[in-house]
Amino acid sequence: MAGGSSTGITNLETTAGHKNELSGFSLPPATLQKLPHLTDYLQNLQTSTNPLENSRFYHPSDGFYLTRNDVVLRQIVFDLSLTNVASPLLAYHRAGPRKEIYFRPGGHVRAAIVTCGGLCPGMNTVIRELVVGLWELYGVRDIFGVKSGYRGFYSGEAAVRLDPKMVHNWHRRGGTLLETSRGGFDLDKIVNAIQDRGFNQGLGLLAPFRAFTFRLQILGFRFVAEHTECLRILPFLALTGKWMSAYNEQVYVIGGDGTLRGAVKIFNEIRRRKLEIAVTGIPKTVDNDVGIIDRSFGFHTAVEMAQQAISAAHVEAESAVNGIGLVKLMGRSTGHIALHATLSSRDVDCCLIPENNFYLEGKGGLLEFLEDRLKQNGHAVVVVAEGAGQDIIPRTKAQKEEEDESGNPVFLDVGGWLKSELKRWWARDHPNELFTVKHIDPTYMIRAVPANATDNLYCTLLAHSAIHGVMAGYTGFVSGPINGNYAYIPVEEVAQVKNEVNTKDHQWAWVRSVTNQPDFVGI
Ligand SMILES: Nc1ncnc2c1ncn2[C@@H]1O[C@H](COP(=O)(O)OP(=O)(O)O)[C@@H](O)[C@H]1O
Ligand SMILES: O=P(O)(O)OC[C@H]1O[C@](O)(COP(=O)(O)O)[C@@H](O)[C@@H]1O
Ligand SMILES: [Mg+2]
Repeated sequence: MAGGSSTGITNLETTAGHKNELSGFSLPPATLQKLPHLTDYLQNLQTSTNPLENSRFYHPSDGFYLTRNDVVLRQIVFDLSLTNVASPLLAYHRAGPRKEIYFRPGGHVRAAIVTCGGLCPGMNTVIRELVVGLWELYGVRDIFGVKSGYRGFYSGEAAVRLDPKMVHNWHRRGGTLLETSRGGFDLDKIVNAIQDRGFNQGLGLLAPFRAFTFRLQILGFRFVAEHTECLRILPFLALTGKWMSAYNEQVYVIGGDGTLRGAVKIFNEIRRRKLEIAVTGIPKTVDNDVGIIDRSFGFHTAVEMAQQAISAAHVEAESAVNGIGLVKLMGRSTGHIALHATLSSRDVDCCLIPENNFYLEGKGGLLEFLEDRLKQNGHAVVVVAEGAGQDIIPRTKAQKEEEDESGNPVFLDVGGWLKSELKRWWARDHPNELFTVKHIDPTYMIRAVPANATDNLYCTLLAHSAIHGVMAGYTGFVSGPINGNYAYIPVEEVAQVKNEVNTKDHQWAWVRSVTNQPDFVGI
């Protein structure tokens, strides 16, 4: 061995004179991020042994169960020349099965699954795996799909009872078979429905009856409070309360940044009401704009689909005299899809994303660049994320303020605008030369497809992580990979952090070196 100790890397010398630098470098202690748990606000909860212990098919070996000592570090990249790493390191609980669980397996658990926001490849896979995992691993038999997003909790549309047979081939289908929607978030109505109508009470024919008794109970308590002579009915009220809470509920919310902000509110309200209901979020966004986790499911599938549009744009551009292929890709406020599609395709001459402003005219502008490319190659391909260029597209005040039902900004069509600007420019500067712009806008095609193999596997691991965490009594959390390891992260934290393209990092530098596009700093 080249001059090192046999016990570790600290004394390792690679070649003479090149001492390793780790000796002067020490990591600060890590802080373990607190994860909300049902026992934070409910006492005397009963626990039981994980039913996997007695599984007919699987025998847990040593190390199978995770404990509070198993953590995942958020930061794993350091500059060894710095002797002090400024911020404290953050650690999160590792996702996986716990030996002790807080939901009695079998007939006492009732789970609700809901999908919100825009579509994303893999949503049906997550639903499927939640159903199959709850059923097979933990014996849960009361699993319900809430229809059409958050509004489905109170809209009157009955939740669908789900079982493994019903969902067995859902992973092969795009979209969400539970349906989704934007808007419709009404905290009280949602939590009331969870508490007294939908999922933590008797079902089928009993459901309306239980809802009725719950309302009677509330009315009863009010009445007793006002008429003290009726105190003798208190035991009856208490008894119905106990009967009603015989089921414990789990709520699985599949959605993006907006949905997770809603999940934070639901969790806080459930905690305020001291309900034995666990809430967990499964981050979904085709844009990959949810922070902290490595990436969101369906993102790779979408990038793969985007390749087809880029290839078509390239063929069209190549086959024309002075041809420009213009592809508009999804990415409301982040350019991850455009960036990854550009890096993987190599046919792209210029990638425009919301995080990097651009301009058309003058030195260092897009038109000057395209003029050069057309001179050199006879064609060019431009990829633009839908949220790019919004500041330079002329628009009315009303257009500026437009929002969708969830409060997301509604953008003007940057693809259509760019196409007409390019045509205007060419007609002005080269009136006698042929020119073609082929604008391809695959929009929903990149997200309305089933997940590819990698994303399907990812969805499965996510769903199982969520189930294990909830069964262990955790609540108000999100599951997701951090540096390749699945972890539990407080939903509040995830809801606050947006994952934007860092235009100062190497990835963006690669885009620049692959395309040689301008940096638009002259702006
Ligand atoms: N700040 C918020 N508080 C509560 N609910 C929200 C919030 N933002 C969005 N929502 C709700 O979350 C759901 C999905 O949000 P949306 O932004 O459309 O999609 P996504 O979750 O994919 O980002 C909608 O029902 C919306 O009303
Ligand atoms: O489905 P809609 O309402 O047309 O919205 C389209 C938007 O949804 C997205 O696909 C994803 O948005 P969310 O993940 O936030 O739902 C964006 O890329 C796009 O701007
Ligand atoms: Mg969103």
